[in-house]
Amino acid sequence: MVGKDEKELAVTVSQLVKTFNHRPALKDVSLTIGRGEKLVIFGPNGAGKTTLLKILATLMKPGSGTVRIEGYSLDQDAEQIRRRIGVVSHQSYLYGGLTAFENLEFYAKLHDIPNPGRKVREVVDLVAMTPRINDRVVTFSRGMQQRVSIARSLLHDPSILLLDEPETGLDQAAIATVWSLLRERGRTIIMTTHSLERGLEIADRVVILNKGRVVLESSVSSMSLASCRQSYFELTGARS
Ligand SMILES: Nc1ncnc2c1ncn2[C@@H]1O[C@H](COP(=O)(O)OP(=O)(O)OP(=O)(O)O)[C@@H](O)[C@H]1O
Repeated sequence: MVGKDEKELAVTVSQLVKTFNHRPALKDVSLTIGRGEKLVIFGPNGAGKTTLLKILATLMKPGSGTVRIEGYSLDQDAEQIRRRIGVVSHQSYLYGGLTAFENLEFYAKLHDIPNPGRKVREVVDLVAMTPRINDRVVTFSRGMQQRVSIARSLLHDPSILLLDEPETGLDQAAIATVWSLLRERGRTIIMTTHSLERGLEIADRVVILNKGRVVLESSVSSMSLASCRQSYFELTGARS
């Protein structure tokens, strides 16, 4: 059941804890993300960013705590949640021996998308990969594979995108293309990146994670790149 307050919220994370071999990766993380909001998560290596995104993406179970996505519980309604999220992670989930078209058609069919071929061509065009649509993925550069992964995440028109360092491998032109896609209104975005500058271009709100804890949560309107950088270095102990 979707509660009334949850209509406005895309994601509610409460007291999330995740431990690997007795080592805490997330310590009591709580966050709410409004529908259509763009939240960017910064943090040094090992801060827990990927762990948090994997849990939200239903790819990993939390140790304790709760997550609700558009009112659905991660515990009980993972299938409903998967229909609503698009995920770009460190793994491409693409089959090297298949072409871009064949890969995406496979996923489109999994999602029961009507007229899958047309939808595939549409998302491939969005990431400017049409000239290579019939080439096997194994022949693609890292950046080209990333573009196809981004296309995959958009196939089922998800209302929420979970993006773990989506700029990985992308050249400047591709970053500009993808960023303009991400800035489109309506979609909720939760993204991690190591680039404070690029993150701030998209974010409505930023979170800094350090050692598994949220150490800063701030709206972007009250934050310049310089102040974000200063807070980041002060709060994480990272060197500039
Ligand atoms: N599958 C796993 N098994 C054991 N430890 C893990 C596993 N996944 C993550 N960790 C540990 O959890 C902590 C958080 O890792 P995580 O990958 O979430 O960090 P991150 O903020 O995404 O880092 P990066 O910026 O390097 O991608 C790290 O100490 C990491 O070693």
